[in-house]
Amino acid sequence: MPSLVNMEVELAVKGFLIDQEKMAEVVERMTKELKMGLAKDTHPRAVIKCFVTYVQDLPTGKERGKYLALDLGGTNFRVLLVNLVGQSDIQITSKSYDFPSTLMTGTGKALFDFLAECLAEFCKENGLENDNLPLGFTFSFPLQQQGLSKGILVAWTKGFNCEGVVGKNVVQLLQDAIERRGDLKINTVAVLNDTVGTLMSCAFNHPNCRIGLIVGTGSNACYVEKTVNAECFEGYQTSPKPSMVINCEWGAFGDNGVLEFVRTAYDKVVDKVTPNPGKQTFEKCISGMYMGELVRLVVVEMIGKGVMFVGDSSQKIQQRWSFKSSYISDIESDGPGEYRSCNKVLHELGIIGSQEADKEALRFICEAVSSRSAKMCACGLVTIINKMNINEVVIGIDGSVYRYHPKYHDMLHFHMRKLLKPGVKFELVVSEDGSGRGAALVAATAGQSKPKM
Ligand SMILES: Nc1ncnc2c1ncn2[C@@H]1O[C@H](COP(=O)(O)OP(=O)(O)OP(=O)(O)O)[C@@H](O)[C@H]1O
Repeated sequence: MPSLVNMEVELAVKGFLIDQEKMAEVVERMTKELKMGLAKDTHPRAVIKCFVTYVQDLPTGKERGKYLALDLGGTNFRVLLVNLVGQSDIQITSKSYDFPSTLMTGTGKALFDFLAECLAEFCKENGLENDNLPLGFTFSFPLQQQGLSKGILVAWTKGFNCEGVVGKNVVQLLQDAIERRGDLKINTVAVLNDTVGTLMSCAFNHPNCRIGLIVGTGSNACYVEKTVNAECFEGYQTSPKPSMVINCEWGAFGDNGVLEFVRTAYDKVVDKVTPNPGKQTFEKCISGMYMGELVRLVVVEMIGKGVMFVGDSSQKIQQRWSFKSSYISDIESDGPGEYRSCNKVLHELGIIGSQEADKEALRFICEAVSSRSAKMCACGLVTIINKMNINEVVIGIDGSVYRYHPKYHDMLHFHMRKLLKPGVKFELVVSEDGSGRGAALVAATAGQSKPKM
């Protein structure tokens, strides 16, 4: 442990330092919950829902054509036109729209009218109003799907809470909003989670890809299961297709209390100030929406105890959510004994005149939170790989935490290696634009009937 770090700080972050034994216990508990989600009789009371996605075909690399995609599910909202020209030639035109935060907690009607308005604007700008292109809707919230283009919202997550949407088919709500406008011809052929888009996008170039993972605003994973095990799919015993992509919705793992042995007091404080207290327990230990706030809570406690930033009167860090998760990546990207990025972060927070010991302590806290996140993710992936009982797999990954944290990939790899049976080969691959080209690929494979996996 770094000598410059105060004992109080070491004590405060102790709860984030999960050992191998605890990780193995997380895998064991998660395996049980995952199986409960898959099985028909236990599904209704399972916390990891393992939703059937109705995606049964992975891409072959031969899909072609033009598709529209909508991407809603985190910090950005995007409309995309995806032209699958060739396996190494995918042309994407996209536009991100400023998403007023008031829409996140307003009415469902206002939300879907906004999506339709952006879609209409995009189609007009690109001359697509009358093309009736197939659209893949990446909607990254827990959906109980009843078909490829029918998904009932189970609950809002990641700070969203729009009235009148839970329990409804979101494709219908989108289609209604499009019809209210009357100026567009759109054919929504698929609704999917971003994990599925990530899997599809990666599988287009990596035929061995069987898992899609997101570590962004939220965290979730999907994987390719044998259709006969997807008991909640009405055709699980009769389907001619051998595989079914399962959207785990693993963020809810722990909502029944089974993760209390690894949660810290800080996790409980963060949970209380979210719009969904008691929900998404696993996600709140992992994802970008919460990591920064966890670091901030430890720092504020240390300031209160007079162990960090003594004499500094900056108030910004006292404000909820003021410590961005991207700061963690910045701070951990400095080399040993170097504080260039850390100084920038401190400057942004208005903290001046800090000591080297403060910066070391801050880095130590960031490392504790980010390594806990990577460890929990490793536990989740190992649970899935064990369940699949395969010896070789590619995992397609997206999300800013995975992409931009300087050590996340290495930490994830390291802990997976330690937890997996010897001999199991795996590769962690950044998946490009799952929500866009992945959505187009789901839309494309939806139009085909031959089994492809
Ligand atoms: N450099 C970074 N390092 C770590 N976290 C980051 C970084 N940049 C952004 N984040 C965090 O990542 C989250 C955004 O993730 P991402 O860009 O993958 O978008 P998203 O599509 O909204 O996520 P999701 O797919 O979970 O809905 C935010 O919570 C943000 O705090």
